[in-house]
Formats: sequence, structure tokens, C-alpha cells
Amino acid sequence: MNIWALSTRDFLRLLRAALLGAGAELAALALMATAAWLLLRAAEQPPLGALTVAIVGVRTLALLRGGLRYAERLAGHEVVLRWLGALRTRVYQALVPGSRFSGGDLVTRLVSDVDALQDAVLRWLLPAGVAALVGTSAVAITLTASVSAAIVLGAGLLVAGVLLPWLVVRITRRAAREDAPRRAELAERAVELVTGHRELVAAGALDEHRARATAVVDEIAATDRKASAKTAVATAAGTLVQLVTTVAVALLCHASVPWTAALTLAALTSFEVVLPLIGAARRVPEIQASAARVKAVLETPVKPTGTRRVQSGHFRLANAGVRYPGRAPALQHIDLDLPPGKRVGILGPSGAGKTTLLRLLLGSETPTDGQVLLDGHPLGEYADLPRIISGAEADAHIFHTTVRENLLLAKPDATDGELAAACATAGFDLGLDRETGPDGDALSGGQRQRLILARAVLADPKVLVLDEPVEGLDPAHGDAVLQNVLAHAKGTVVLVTHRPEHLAGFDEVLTLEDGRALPASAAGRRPARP
Ligand SMILES: Nc1ncnc2c1ncn2[C@@H]1O[C@H](COP(=O)(O)OP(=O)(O)OP(=O)(O)O)[C@@H](O)[C@H]1O
Repeated sequence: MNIWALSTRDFLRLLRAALLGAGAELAALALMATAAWLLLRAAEQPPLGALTVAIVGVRTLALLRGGLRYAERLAGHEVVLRWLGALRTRVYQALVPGSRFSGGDLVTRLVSDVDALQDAVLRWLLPAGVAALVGTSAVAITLTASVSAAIVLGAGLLVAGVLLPWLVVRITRRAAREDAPRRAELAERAVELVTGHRELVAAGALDEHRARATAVVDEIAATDRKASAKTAVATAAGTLVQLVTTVAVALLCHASVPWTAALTLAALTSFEVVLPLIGAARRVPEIQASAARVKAVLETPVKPTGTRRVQSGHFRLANAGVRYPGRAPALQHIDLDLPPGKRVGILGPSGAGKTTLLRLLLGSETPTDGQVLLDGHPLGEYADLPRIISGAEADAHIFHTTVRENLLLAKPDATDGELAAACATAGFDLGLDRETGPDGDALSGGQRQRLILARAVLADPKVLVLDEPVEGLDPAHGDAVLQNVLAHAKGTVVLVTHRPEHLAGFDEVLTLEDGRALPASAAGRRPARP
């Protein structure tokens, strides 16, 4: 996939920006040349009429230079911001469905990497195009006075505009390669220092970790300084090339004094467009890495989402199983019929496969054996699965915002009254405006569990799945909360618990062990609920 793809209209806009930029720089070049010619011609004291065109020319060129530069900035930024907006949308759409990237990586790809591509166009592509146009024009004009001066100017511009930037790219790339493992170590240590702060304090290893992180920062800074010094030498070399070339053009031009002065200053000015490419070359390796990462995101196939809508909501597991590579099956030979309204309890020791079974029903796990069907079709065919089945899952996330916003995820148009009712059902008694903190850290474990339960109650899905929903609460309170939630649930319920007494009145109890359903439970339908 080509991330640089531009519509024909945007390509023409970019071309217009490049032409405007080249026009602005040529106006600057002509301004210097005309001013030089004017000064030297005026020194010969000709009649004023002989200077009038040049005087008007200087003023016109000065105005033109400013005006064209402004127009070029406007045109260039318009096309780049339009292209960037479209690219960010494509990256976002590629990132969201599979959530294949997470946390900082996701933000980096969506924000910094896409922004870096903006520099590729504004600091590289456009200036390089403008420099090529201006440089060629300067050489062509010099050619009218002296072939050797034109050759020297062409060579000087190539050294400053191609060779030196290429050297800077190499220097920066080598420094980035040297720094890569250090930057990875720094990122790792930074995460350890932030997320494992308490453990490090407890183990008395905080100072040692901090010192090592500081040492890594110093090593990175030293490599950066070395690369910066080399880049500075390259930049100075560019200025030297400008100087030497300008002097050479002055000496090699065998035209009249005013014309030689004009060409010399034109040569000097033409370098002003080329020299910034040396500094901009430092960003090239970074831009290339960002482009590769964005390309990888756009090229990774996105899991197709289905189009089918759920009708009755009848789930069925037929000989379903899940195997992770190199491990004993997490789940195998599971048959479960889950018509609307049925209540199924799942029991079993830790690691028996209870959560895996729920994940199969939720569609977040794909069966490696057998089938999971909804109204007779595989789950992947449905577009609205989360609307039908949801609940309090083991890995449910609490977002860093308020209680209200966390609840509204389940039902965006819920009134405060509905939110309060859901909280009451789940025994959650904090205010709706209470901040939850990152990952719900500002809540106690029990409060987090009850908030997740309140969210499940509010969603009120056809099939409610509950994964040990009151495990962290004190037993009496937990039992009361669970009873409330179950009394509120109108549809199908699948409850994972370690306590069989939670399953009184359930239609079926499935006991798992080592990923298999125990025979008694497979047959063991309980009496219907009263
Ligand atoms: N992503 C995974 N990769 C590899 N193995 C996994 C993965 N997820 C689960 N397992 C393994 O599958 C088995 C079943 O895990 P599961 O989480 O379903 O157990 P559980 O019955 O819910 O346990 P608990 O009561 O402790 O929550 C375990 O042996 C677990 O280590």
C-alpha cells in the first residue's frame, strides 16, 4: 500500500506550491542580482532613465518575493494538512478493529509517526523540489556569461544539496542504530520506574534503577552530541562551499562588472535554498522509520467484520475447543446449548478453562476445534455481537475518567436516573462524578468490581456473562450484590464462579477440569428456575 498516494487534485496543488516556492526564491535571486547590478551601474553615473527599470524591478521583486513565499506556505500546508488528515483517518481505521497495537505504541503510530510524514513533504520534498528548480535556473543564467562558472556553480550546488545531506543522513542513521538498544532499554526502565515503582521501593532497588536509567540517558546524549558535531561540520562545509563557489563564479565570469556582480550575488543566493537541506537531512532516518511503521499498520490485514444481525440470540457450542501452541488444550470437546433465557453456571478449579469458554461466547477467542454458533451461524458473521452479549469480564477495563463516563460506555444515552439505578443494583455507592484514575486505580478493588457490574447491568444484553463477579467482595455483601444483579437480568445468563451456592436455580451447571466438561455436569441439567 502506498502511503504517499495523493489524489490528482492534491498532486496539482503540491506542484503549484513547488512552483510558487521556486517563484519566490527566483524573485529573491533576481532581487539580489538586480540590486547588485543597480549599485554598480549607478556608480558609473549613467542618466537616471537608464536605471528606472532596475529601480522599479527591485521594488517589484521585493514585493513578489514576500507575496509568493506566503502563497507557497499556504498552498503547501493546505495540501499537506489535507493529506495528513486523510492518512490519520486511514491509520485510525486500521488500528481500531483489531487493537493489534496497544498503549504507547498505538499513540506513537497515530500521532508522532503521521506527524513525521508531514515533515517529509514540508521540510524535504517541497524544499528539494524548489532547490532543484532554483539551482537549475541559476546554472542556466550563469551559462549565458561563462560555461566554466556555470559548471563550478552546478558542482557547488550538487555538493551542498546532495552530497552533504547524504553524508548527514548516513551520520544520523549510524547514530540511530547505535542508540536503538539504549533507547529500548530506556523505555523499558522508564516503564519499570513508573509501573513498578512500589515493587522497586520494596526491594530497595529504586536508586540503582534510577541511576542506570540516568546512565542510559547520558549515553544517548553522548551519541547525539557526537552526531550533532559531525552535522555541524557538514553545515559549516556547506557554507564554505557556498563561499568558494561564489568567489569562483566572480573570477570565472568574464562579463561586464555590473553583470558579473549580478551573477555572483545570484550564485550566492541560490545556495540559500540548498543549504537548509543539510540540516533537514537529520530528520530523514526518523521519517523513514515512521513511514515504515505507518505502512506496516496500513498493510496488516484487518479482520473482516460480519454483516449479519442477531435474531433470537441462541448460542451453541458444538465440540468446541481452544489450543494455544505448545500447551495442553485450554478447552476441548465442549457442547453447550444456550437458548434465550437459559441460565448456565460454570464451575471448576483455577486454570480449568472457564474464562476461555466465556471468551469463546464473547467472540474474543476463536475456537481451534469445533464450532461456536449464534442462531446457527459462526460468530464472525455478525456485526452486532457486543450488543447481544456482554457483561463483567475478568479483564474488563476501567477508563481514566469519571464513573459516569465509564458507565455511559454501556449505554451512551442513559439518564442519570438509569445510571443511579444500575449502580444501586450492583451495590456501587460512589458519586457519578468521581474520578476513577488510570486503570481505575483511584477505586478500591471491590469498587472496581461493582462499577464493572453496574456497567454490565446498564448494558442489559440478551446474554449476560459474569466472570467471578463478586470474588473480591466480602462473602455476605458479594452474595447480596450477585442476587440483585441476577434478579435484574431478564435474558440468558452465564455465570462463572467458584461457589456452587451462587448457582441455585440455574438451568444447567457445567463443571470444567483441565479444559474438559466433567460427565456429570455435561448431563447435569438442574431443575428450572421458579
Ligand atoms: N492467551 C493464552 N495463551 C496461552 N495459554 C493460555 C492463554 N489464556 C489462557 N491460557 C491457558 O488456558 C488455560 C485455561 O485458562 P482460563 O483463564 O480459561 O482458566 P480459568 O478456569 O478461567 O482460571 P481462573 O479460575 O484462575 O480464572 C490455563 O491453563 C491458561 O494458562
